[in-house]
Amino acid sequence: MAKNHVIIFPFMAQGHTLPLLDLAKSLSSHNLRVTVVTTPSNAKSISDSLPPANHPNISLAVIPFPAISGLPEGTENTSQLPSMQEFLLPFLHATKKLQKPFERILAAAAGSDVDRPLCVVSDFFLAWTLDTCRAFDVPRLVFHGMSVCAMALSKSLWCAAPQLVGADGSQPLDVPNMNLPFDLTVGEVPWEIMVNGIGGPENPFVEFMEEVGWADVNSWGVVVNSFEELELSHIPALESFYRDGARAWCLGPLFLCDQAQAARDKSKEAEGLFELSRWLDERVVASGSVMYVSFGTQADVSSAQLDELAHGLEMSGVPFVWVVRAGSWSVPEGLEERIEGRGLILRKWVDQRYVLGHRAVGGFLSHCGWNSMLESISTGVPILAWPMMAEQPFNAKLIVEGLEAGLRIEATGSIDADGVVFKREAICRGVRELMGGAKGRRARDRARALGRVAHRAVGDGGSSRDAMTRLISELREC
Ligand SMILES: O=c1ccn([C@@H]2O[C@H](COP(=O)(O)OP(=O)(O)O[C@H]3O[C@H](CO)[C@@H](O)[C@H](O)[C@H]3O)[C@@H](O)[C@H]2O)c(=O)[nH]1
Repeated sequence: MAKNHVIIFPFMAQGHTLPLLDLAKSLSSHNLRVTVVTTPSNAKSISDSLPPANHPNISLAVIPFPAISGLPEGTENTSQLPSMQEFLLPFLHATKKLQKPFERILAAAAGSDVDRPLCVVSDFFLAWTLDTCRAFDVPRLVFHGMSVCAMALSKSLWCAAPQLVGADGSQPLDVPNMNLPFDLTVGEVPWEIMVNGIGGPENPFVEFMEEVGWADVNSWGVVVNSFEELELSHIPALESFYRDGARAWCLGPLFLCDQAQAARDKSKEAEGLFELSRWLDERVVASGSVMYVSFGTQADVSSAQLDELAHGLEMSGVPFVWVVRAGSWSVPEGLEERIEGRGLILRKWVDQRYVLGHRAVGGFLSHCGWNSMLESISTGVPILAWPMMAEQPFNAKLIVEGLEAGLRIEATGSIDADGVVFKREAICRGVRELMGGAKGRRARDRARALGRVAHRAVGDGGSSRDAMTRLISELREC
């Protein structure tokens, strides 16, 4: 009997979970049944974005999140961590305790004639899922959420980090096997990679990442939320890290894979979007005149930097929608009145894809998380890049220098004592250039061209659609 069941296990962080829910929808549109494994407090938002009436092929398996010392009680998602720096590692360790209940789910499915899984797709942080999959002879596909380029580069530089410690920051980097579309210096390698040199093998974060890395490269394959036309030249470099000929499967942009279904899901959310959509509609004097500002779900930005940003946006004179996460920050006095009718500051979750797809929106000031990059170029919106952590500096370089679909804010030097990297004047200049300057116009044209390619990739005969068909058939044969 043909295997028709896929088990997906996302890591509990929105930036990691959302693309895997899109993968679930895409698999379901290929007539596969999907089980998404999650924990109680994450289950609500997952089932809200996969309304059962619209997604009868997708179900949830809910397992309890372990209570461990060192983590605030009730924490089940990284968005609930008071500080990523302090609590991410204990959170990552807590997820290892999900192994036993996951084993029970896999045992039940693997022992059944109708439910035997074609594969498990699990986040790279959930390294221990590889052992469980091997125990039940089910292929594990790993998912990172990053681009092919950033993944290959991160793996290469992780190995090189011990030799880079102490090197001059301005030293150019030559990355073996990669034909990078941008220049890179030692000083631009993110801390999350350099820690492998600075911290040494005994550092607890390095130890954890080594475990994750081993399980990653020993997986059956890697699912990538990207499309071949964007990253074909980096695929061999990425695949060279994997064992036994494991392949990288570019199946994205995953959120575009089931547009008809997305539109039906959206109608459910329409009430929540009513205010925002009215505000945006009123701003369509000239299409593409509004700047959207958001820094994803993880970044911690200092209050002083948020003040600079608020003043920079005000000074620019450009209409904007800004989604702010920092609960403790207050808008500088009098600013909200001064920007009334021109700037909208929101302190809640908004559907970013909806905002980027609205014709009033013409630019995105972003931290360069990979989901945001894909969503922006897929909707033809150019990016003003403000990378903050993890692989975001690589994404910024790829988008700005490699693909020329964005611009950068001029850095005024290093971070000051208040955590300010960008001053209001530089932010204002960047916003004005992206929204009205010649460089901004060129970036917009490039973003629109890339958006057309992204849509073709997931359409009939497109590279991502074909890759999905091949992946399913190869999994059925193994
Ligand atoms: O109010 C909000 C805030 C976020 N989003 C969505 O949340 C996701 C955010 O993802 P991303 O832009 O990738 O940012 P992060 O949440 O910061 O992502 C983490 O995960 C990414 C994928 O691995 C990495 O590229 C980043 O560096 C890492 O910080 C996107 O789909 C957004 O559309 C909303 O819809 N509404």
